[in-house]
Order: sequence, then structure tokens, then C-alpha cells
Amino acid sequence: MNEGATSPQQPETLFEKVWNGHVVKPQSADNPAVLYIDLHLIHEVTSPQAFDVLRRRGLRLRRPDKCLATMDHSTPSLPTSPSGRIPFVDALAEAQVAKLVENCREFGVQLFDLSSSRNGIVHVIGPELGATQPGKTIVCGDSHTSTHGAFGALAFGIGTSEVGHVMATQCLLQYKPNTYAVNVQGRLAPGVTAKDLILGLIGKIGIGGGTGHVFEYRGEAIEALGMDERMTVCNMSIEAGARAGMIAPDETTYAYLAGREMAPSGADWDAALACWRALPTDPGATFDAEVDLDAASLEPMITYGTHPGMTMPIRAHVPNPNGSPSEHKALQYMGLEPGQQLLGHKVDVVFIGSCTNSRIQDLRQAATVFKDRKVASGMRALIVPGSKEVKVQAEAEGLDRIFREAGAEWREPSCSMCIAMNGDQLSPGEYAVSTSNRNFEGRQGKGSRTFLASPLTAAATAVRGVITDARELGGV
Ligand SMILES: CC(C)[C@H](C(=O)O)[C@@H](O)C(=O)O
Ligand code: SF4
Repeated sequence: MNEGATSPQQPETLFEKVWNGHVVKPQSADNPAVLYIDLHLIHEVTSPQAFDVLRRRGLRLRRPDKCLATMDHSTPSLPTSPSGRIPFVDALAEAQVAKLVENCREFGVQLFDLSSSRNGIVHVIGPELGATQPGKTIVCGDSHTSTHGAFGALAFGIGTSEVGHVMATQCLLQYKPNTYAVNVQGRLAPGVTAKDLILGLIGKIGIGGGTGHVFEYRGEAIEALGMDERMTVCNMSIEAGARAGMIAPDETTYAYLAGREMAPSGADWDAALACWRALPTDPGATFDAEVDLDAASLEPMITYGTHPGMTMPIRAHVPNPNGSPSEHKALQYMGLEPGQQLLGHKVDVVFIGSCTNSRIQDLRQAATVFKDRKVASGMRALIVPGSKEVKVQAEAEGLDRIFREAGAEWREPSCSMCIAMNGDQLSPGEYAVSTSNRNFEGRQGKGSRTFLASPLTAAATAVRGVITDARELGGV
């Protein structure tokens, strides 16, 4: 090429910019691309076998400084006793956590254990620490790694064998996914939240709608969301089958990151900012697929079945399975009839937490409902902050007092009842309104029946004892 000749630059999407910037070896007809990974997040459930493989093969971590570990799935939400005893649900959970401590020590990985003020759910603490940044490639042996895409990172879950590959090489073999624009025009109405937006999308395109694609959420409604809400949206990308979900970084992103422990500072910040500002999708760039969503017409959403695509506006009636055996089976499992309204349906437990909805903004919203109200008699309400930092912040704002005075349980950070492998779970047949992201059969305990919804809906249901549209209570 001639010196100084300018080749016309192809317009690129946010995803393409991040992908292209990390390709070590391009994809060929027979082989996936080799992709460089900037940040590897690790938790106790999907890392033990990977560490074992490394140990067996006499390998070390290629870049221990690019790894961060936390414990969250098997950790109890009940506090550690003054004598230091952690109330693990069983010996298996305890051993899994002990193994992570041992592995991180042996391989030199920074670990935020239960005694750390930085402990919490992996997808809550990465952003809080400022480790999650625009333009990075981020992986974790966990499907909800898509959460971090809210910062304009390319972030996705990987399997345990891939966890081992990244540990050993800091690279990953990946086929390039397709791009998918999710255009969300207009503004959400009062009482309609980011959770309703993402449930609305999954309801529209289905749980396989995003397969093979990376979403880019765009449009006025997305730009208006704060970072906590953007994370809620990106978190559930995987529930629509997408590989990842991304949102272009903007002033909201930069304001969130500025001053965070692991975010760049001084001249490094200025340099990073200059790179980040170049990331948003270029005008004229095209996507492989596209869907439009009108934010203003969205209602608070709730699931009625056993996957997150079985979702409907909270005031709607349970749809007829129309001959679909799986939908019929789902309604049977849920104990619901076609045509029935969910409003007024009795619920046993309300769970506010998980990597979808356990951040400070979620707790503030829930507190607006709990304030000066009581949890209905016979109802259990569990409020589980996503991290120590969220807990401290909530307590500084007096939110814990509001929850406790209402009669809700205020717990320690944990995945808690989202996955029921830590002692928090429903009894067989019990119903929960849960702010988590999965309503599969048995997800919250054997025989558990889950309605996924927003923190506002969950809190309103807690105070009424039955499924409630929070807008009926006023003031939200
Ligand atoms: C334990 C982990 C592998 C799992 C995941 O990948 O998502 C969990 O976090 C979940 O939410 O089901
Ligand atoms: S909170 Fe739930 S969805 Fe999120 S990482 Fe934990 S178990 Fe998975």
C-alpha cells in the first residue's frame, strides 16, 4: 500500500471493533479464531476441574494478573458467626469453597473470599471494582457473564474446559458470532423497569431468538438507563439464547467507572477514555439481524411458565398452550390454567437478589415499596444484596432498616435463592416471585415454582401476599 494512502474504513459495529481488536489468529474455514482475553473471572463452581487439569499437566496460569476470583454460588446468605464459623448448607459446599481458596493460593489468583469487603456475586463485583471496562474481552465459567456487556465489553460465559484453556493461554478458541441490533425506542413508563424490558424482549423473540448472535441494545430507552439497569438487561441476553449482549459506552458508563479501584486513573484514564469513545457502532454499520421494541408500550412483565420466554404483561391472562406439549406441561408444573390472571395469585416467598437484580438501584426501588408497609402474614421475603459493597451502601442509606421494619430478611451477599445450592430454597410446590433470571423446574429447590419479575413487582407482592402490580400501590 502507498504511504499515506487512505483506504476507506468499513463502518463497524461495537462488537466488531472489540472482536477485531482481540483476534490473535483469524478464523479459517476449519478453525475458530484465537481470541485474546483481557479479564477472566473465576468462581468456585466451574473452576476446580480446570485447576486440576493445570496441576496434572504441570502448567501455571499464563496471566494470573488477568484473573479475579470470588465465591458466591455455594456461600450461605446467613452471616459468619462471631467465632468465624460459616454456616454452609453441607460439606460439599464447604469443600468447594475451600478448594477455591487452595487453588487461588497455589496459582496466585486474587480472591475475594467471604472475609473480604469486596466479596459478592461475580457479575456484581467485576463492575464495582472497575475491572469491567469498555472494549475488554471478559469471560467466566458462568452463563451470565453477559452482564458485563453493559459497559461495552464483549463478555460471555465459557465451559469448564475452556476455563482451563484461558487459564493456560489467556486465549480462547471462538467462532465469530453474528450481530443483532435490539432497538429500543421511546421511554419506559413509570413503574416499568429494565427487568420488564428484557423480559419483554425474551417474550417477543423467544429463548432461542438470539442464538449465534451478540445483541447490541441501542436506542433512547437504553441510553436513558443507569448502569445498574443496563446490567439487568445485558444479564439476561443469554436467556434469549444470545452469546452476549452489549451496550455502547457513554457518559453514564464513564461516570460509573471514574475513580473505581481497578479503573485506570490519571493519564491512563485519559488514554482509556479516548479509546472507549471510539467504540460505539459507526453510522452506516449493518447488523445481521434486528428487532424493534417500543419501550413506552411495555408493561411490568411476569413469567408464567418454566422458562424465561414464557412471559406476559402482569395484567394479562395465562395464554393457551395451543397444542404445545411443552407449554402444557409447564402450566401443569406451575399449577396454572390457561386464561387465568396471575394478579392475586397466592405466593409463599419473595426473593429479591441475584446477578440480575441485587444492585443498589434494585434495592432502592424495592425500598420505595416496603417503606411504611409490612410483609403480608404468612409470606417470607428474602432480600440478598449482590455484594458487600451493595450491602454497605444500602445500610448507609437506611434501606436495610426499611426492609427489616417491614418484616423482610436482610441477608449477606450470595447467589442465594437464585440457584438453591447454598441453603436458600423453596419447599416443593411453593411459589416464589423472584427477581432472578431462571424459572426452570426445580431451579429454586425441588418442586419449586418461580415467577420471574422486577424488584418493584416482587416487593409489591411481598406486601400484599399475592401477585401485585406495583403501580396499584401508588408512589412507585
Ligand atoms: C453455576 C453456573 C455454571 C451457572 C451458570 O453458568 O449460569 C449458574 O450461575 C446459573 O445461573 O445457572
Ligand atoms: S446469581 Fe444466579 S444467575 Fe447469577 S451467577 Fe449466581 S446462580 Fe448464576
